[in-house]
Amino acid sequence: MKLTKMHGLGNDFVVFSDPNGANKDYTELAIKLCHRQTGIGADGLAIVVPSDVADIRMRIINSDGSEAEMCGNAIRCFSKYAYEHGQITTDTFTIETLAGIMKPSLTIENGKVTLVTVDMGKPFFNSKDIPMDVNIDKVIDYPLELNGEIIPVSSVLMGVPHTEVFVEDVTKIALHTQGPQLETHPIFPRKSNINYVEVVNDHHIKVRTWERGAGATLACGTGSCASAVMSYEKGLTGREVDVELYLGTLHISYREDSTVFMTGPAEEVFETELNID
Ligand SMILES: N[C@@H](CCC[C@H](N)C(=O)O)C(=O)O
Repeated sequence: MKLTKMHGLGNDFVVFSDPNGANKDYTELAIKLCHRQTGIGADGLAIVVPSDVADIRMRIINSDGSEAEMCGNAIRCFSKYAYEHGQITTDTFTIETLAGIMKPSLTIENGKVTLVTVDMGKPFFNSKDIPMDVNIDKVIDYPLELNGEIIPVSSVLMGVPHTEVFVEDVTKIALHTQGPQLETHPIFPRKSNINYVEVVNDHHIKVRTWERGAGATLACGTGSCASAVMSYEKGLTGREVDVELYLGTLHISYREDSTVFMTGPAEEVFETELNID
C-alpha cells in the first residue's frame, strides 16, 4: 500500500486511496497503523474512496478504529492529497462525507496546496441532533453533573458531536482526566468531542481538545468551528475568529446564513509503501 503521512496543525493522519474501500472495515488497520510505538503513528486514517454524489469521498477512521462522520483537519489534508496526487484537477471541488458534502477551495503555489478553505456546512444546536439525552433547542451552558460537580457545557453538532467547556485558562485544564469522562458521559449516546475554550478577545480564542476515538490531539478542525460558533452564540466573540491551537491558528468564519468556513494549512510529512496483511 502507498501511504502518505500528513497533518493539519499537528492533528495527524495516514492518507491513502482505496478504489474498493467504500464499505471496507478498517478497524484493525487503523489501530495498527495509528499506534505511536508499533505503527506509523497517527490520530486517524483518511481514505479516498469513489463517490456517486460528489467528486470524491472521504472516510475517516479514528485511531481506536471507530469511524467518524467528519474531520476538519483531515479534510484539509485529504484535499491537498487529492489535488497533489492528480485525483482532482480543479481548485474547488466536492467531498462526500458521512456528515454531508463538504466544499474545499485550495490556495495553490507552484503546484502545491498551501492553504485550504472548507465550507463546513451549518451547525445543529438541538439536543436531538447532537445527540444529547435532554430536550433542549439550544444547548448553551447546560449544568452537567460529573463526579458531584456541575460543569456548564455547550454542545453542538458540527459534522460530529462537540461539547464546549469555557474556561479562564486552557493551560489549567484536566484534559486527560476530565476529557475522557465527559466524552463518555451517559448524556451523550454517541459520545462527544470535548473542547476547552478560552476567550482571549472578540476575535481570538484558544482551544484544547479531547477527541472522541482519538484522545488528546494537537488540534481539532470541527472542534475549532464548534468553539467559534459557540463563542459567538454566547455573545463572547464576533463571527470572524482566529482559533489558537498548540502549533498554529485556524481562521473560522461563521457567516450570517450560519454556514461555517474553516481556513488553515495542511502538510505532507512523508510517503511510504507498506506490505499490509
Ligand atoms: N480531528 C477532527 C475530528 C475527528 C473525528 C473525531 N475524533 C470524532 O470521532 O468525532 C477534526 O479535525 O475535526
